[in-house]
Amino acid sequence: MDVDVVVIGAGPAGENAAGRAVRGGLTAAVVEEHLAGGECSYYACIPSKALLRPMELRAEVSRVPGLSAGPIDVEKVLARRDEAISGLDDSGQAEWVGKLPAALLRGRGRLTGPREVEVRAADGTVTRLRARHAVVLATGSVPIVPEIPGLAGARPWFSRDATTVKEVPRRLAVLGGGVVACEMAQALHALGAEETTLLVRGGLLGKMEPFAGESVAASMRESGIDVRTGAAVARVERAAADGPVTVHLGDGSVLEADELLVATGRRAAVRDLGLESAGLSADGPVEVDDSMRVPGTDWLYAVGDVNGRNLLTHMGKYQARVCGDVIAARAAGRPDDGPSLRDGADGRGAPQVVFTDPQVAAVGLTAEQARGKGLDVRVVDYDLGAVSGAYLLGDGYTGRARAVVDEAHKVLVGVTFAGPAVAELLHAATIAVTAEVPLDTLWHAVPAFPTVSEVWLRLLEEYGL
Ligand SMILES: Cc1cc2nc3c(=O)[nH]c(=O)nc-3n(C[C@H](O)[C@H](O)[C@H](O)COP(=O)(O)OP(=O)(O)OC[C@H]3O[C@@H](n4cnc5c(N)ncnc54)[C@H](O)[C@@H]3O)c2cc1C
Ligand SMILES: NC(=O)c1ccc[n+]([C@@H]2O[C@H](COP(=O)([O-])OP(=O)(O)OC[C@H]3O[C@@H](n4cnc5c(N)ncnc54)[C@H](O)[C@@H]3O)[C@@H](O)[C@H]2O)c1
Repeated sequence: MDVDVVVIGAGPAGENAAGRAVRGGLTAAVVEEHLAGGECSYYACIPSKALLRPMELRAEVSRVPGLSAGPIDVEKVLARRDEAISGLDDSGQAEWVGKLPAALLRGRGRLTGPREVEVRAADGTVTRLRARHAVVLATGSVPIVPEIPGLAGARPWFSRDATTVKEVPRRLAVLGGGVVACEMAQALHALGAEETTLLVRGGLLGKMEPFAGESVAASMRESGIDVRTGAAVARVERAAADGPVTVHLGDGSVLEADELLVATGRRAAVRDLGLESAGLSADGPVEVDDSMRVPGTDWLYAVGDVNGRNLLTHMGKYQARVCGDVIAARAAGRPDDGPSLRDGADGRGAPQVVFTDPQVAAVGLTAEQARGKGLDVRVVDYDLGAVSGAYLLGDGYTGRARAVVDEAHKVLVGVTFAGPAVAELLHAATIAVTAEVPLDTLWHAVPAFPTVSEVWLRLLEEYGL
């Protein structure tokens, strides 16, 4: 079968790359071995946020005198999660791909040579595709399994097991201190994992401003989660198939749990993808230039988690828009270097919300990263709880905001908020950082009273405006 563009992987990045290429006048085929919609729709963003919402709302309600939240009905929460992931049925997404229109081929895709992809279906049938213009790799990522003696044989949980949980374990151990570990430890603790223990090598949310992880750790401890920083796991065992898992820690202590969730990062999904046939190393991530093309080729592109830039759905979709548009422009012989045809966002530090209690919302560089880049940095902090809008959200609202200012240009290069309901503050920060809005101009963007957004005014006043 000949087609203009072949996309391997129908996750959010792959679907959008195909969509933009078709919008640009090309034909496309999308190859998917599991579910159209990818990790995000069925096992990651959507189910995790559905599981976190009751915890968030309960915390909100508990801060407002005169209101009380009853106990969480776990069965109903799990049922809503199942509805949110369409019961792992991808017919809706498959229909969406069909309507682009693009062909959806079920099976495992593999590069076999320049512009050539082989698709092996579950029944062994092989289809060969030839791309006239481009092949886009959008295969996502898979969990990293740390080399800990006994771990593989102890049937550990990975993120999919946690997000599609049917029966919440009473005793849960979580290895890792990143986003998955923090979100799922809090969600499952709220849903019945009474004894939840977080085993963290360093601090929590280590890629963000230190106060973000510190405030999440404090909130977790207050809710009864046992947060152990500086913890090392020496060995793991599960003696009986239906028995508990035993975690032997580096300090000689032992922890017993019903399940052990391993959340120690993800790596590009490139196993058996045929990268060697394109002259590339078989290991990921698949590095790309800012048009999302693999250097040294004029036909191979990679978007989303597989290129390792920022493992976030919205960034994968952004890269996919760039990629699909660039492929269409190049195929038509149009200029391919317009401003929307290059990835200008990933390198700045992607916007991200961690849906913990408190939430963490950040964009751009941390103060340390900015200094590391040699910038003349000034850090401005403000107590979010001192903003009227935050006070009105509930008693005992605590939070913190940080702006990282590039003093040479008087613009923001990074902003971080940690506090309840800060997610929606993030896009204003993203605009300020991306558009490099001068602080003197930002001063005239007046936040409405009484909203939490007034923190923008306070940060600028604190800076000296
Ligand atoms: C628990 C969890 C929660 C998350 N929450 C958020 C969040 O709230 N917000 C956010 O922005 N990000 C979140 N993420 C990250 C987000 O899920 C990923 O960044 C996103 O799914 C990446 O999209 P993608 O299209 O690159 O890959 P994926 O979504 O992984 O899709 C890749 C697709 O390719 C298919 N595939 C792989 N190899 C082949 C092959 N050889 N042939 C055919 N098909 C193949 C797979 O079956 C899959 O459908 C979360 C991640 C996890 C683990
Ligand atoms: N809300 C969101 O935006 C969201 C939610 C979940 C996941 N994600 C994305 O998914 C990706 C994967 O998340 P993640 O939490 O698995 O990865 P991560 O990179 O955020 O965190 C990995 C954690 O594991 C620890 N770790 C690594 N190796 C270890 C080892 N051998 N022993 C002990 N600890 C070890 C690290 O120190 C770190 O704390 C991230 O890039 C994240 O951005 C995003």
